[in-house]
Amino acid sequence: MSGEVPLLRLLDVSKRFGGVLALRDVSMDVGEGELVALIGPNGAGKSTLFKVICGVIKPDSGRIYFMGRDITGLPPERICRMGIARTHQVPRPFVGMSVLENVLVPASHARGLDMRRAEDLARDILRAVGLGGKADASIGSLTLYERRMLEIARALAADPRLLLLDEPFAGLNPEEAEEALELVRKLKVERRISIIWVEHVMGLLRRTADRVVVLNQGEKIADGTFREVVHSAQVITAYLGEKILDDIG
Ligand SMILES: Nc1ncnc2c1ncn2[C@@H]1O[C@H](COP(=O)(O)OP(=O)(O)OP(=O)(O)O)[C@@H](O)[C@H]1O
Repeated sequence: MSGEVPLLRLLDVSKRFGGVLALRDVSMDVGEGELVALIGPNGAGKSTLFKVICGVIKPDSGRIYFMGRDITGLPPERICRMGIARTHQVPRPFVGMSVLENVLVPASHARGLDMRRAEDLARDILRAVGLGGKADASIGSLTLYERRMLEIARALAADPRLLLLDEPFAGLNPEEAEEALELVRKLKVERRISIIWVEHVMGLLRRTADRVVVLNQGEKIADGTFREVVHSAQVITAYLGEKILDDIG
């Protein structure tokens, strides 16, 4: 990315919670159309990183740039309207609403569309994630797979340029995960969305991620292709161990 402005740039971002340094001078770039896997053991700072990017928490120091603009400390709604959306580990649908309404609300809110255009868009997004036939279904009737797809649909409704996926496949069986992965790949290519993806199923991400960033105790300890990261002795001893080597093969 030499010379060009990355879609997202973090510069020396730190965040402390009491005695815990959740992020320690983290710098990283995400380019246009890139899929970056974010990995690290429990408590490494992955969720905190998502929160500071989305504006849910403010970093103590460091700057965050999106499309060349400094977004550090901006309120989450503003950051969302600028084009950053996220999914949550535990899907957060509006349970009293239908599947369609769940996508319609963020579509009209984030994009400022009237209801008719928001509905067209919401139906289009539901088709794109394979929920076209479920528009009128209640949230309670959805399978886990469908709930996870709805969570992605709700994030897409805001028309993001950057999508933050927090373990979007947790609890899915291998066939479902494979299907969901295909869908995310398609979204990335067809909608030209950049993605940061927190995931523990490394085998899946190996084939999909352009780059891997590894956090450990709030610190970025590796940033490169899967092969480069796996061969980093520091990463192997700090976190990845035998298991990831087996997974990556
Ligand atoms: N609101 C908070 N108040 C106090 N400490 C926090 C808060 N949020 C996170 N932490 C601490 O900051 C560190 C990083 O947590 P974070 O949730 O970002 O890690 P993570 O990599 O997402 O972990 P996991 O894989 O378990 O979700 C942990 O030590 C955690 O206990």
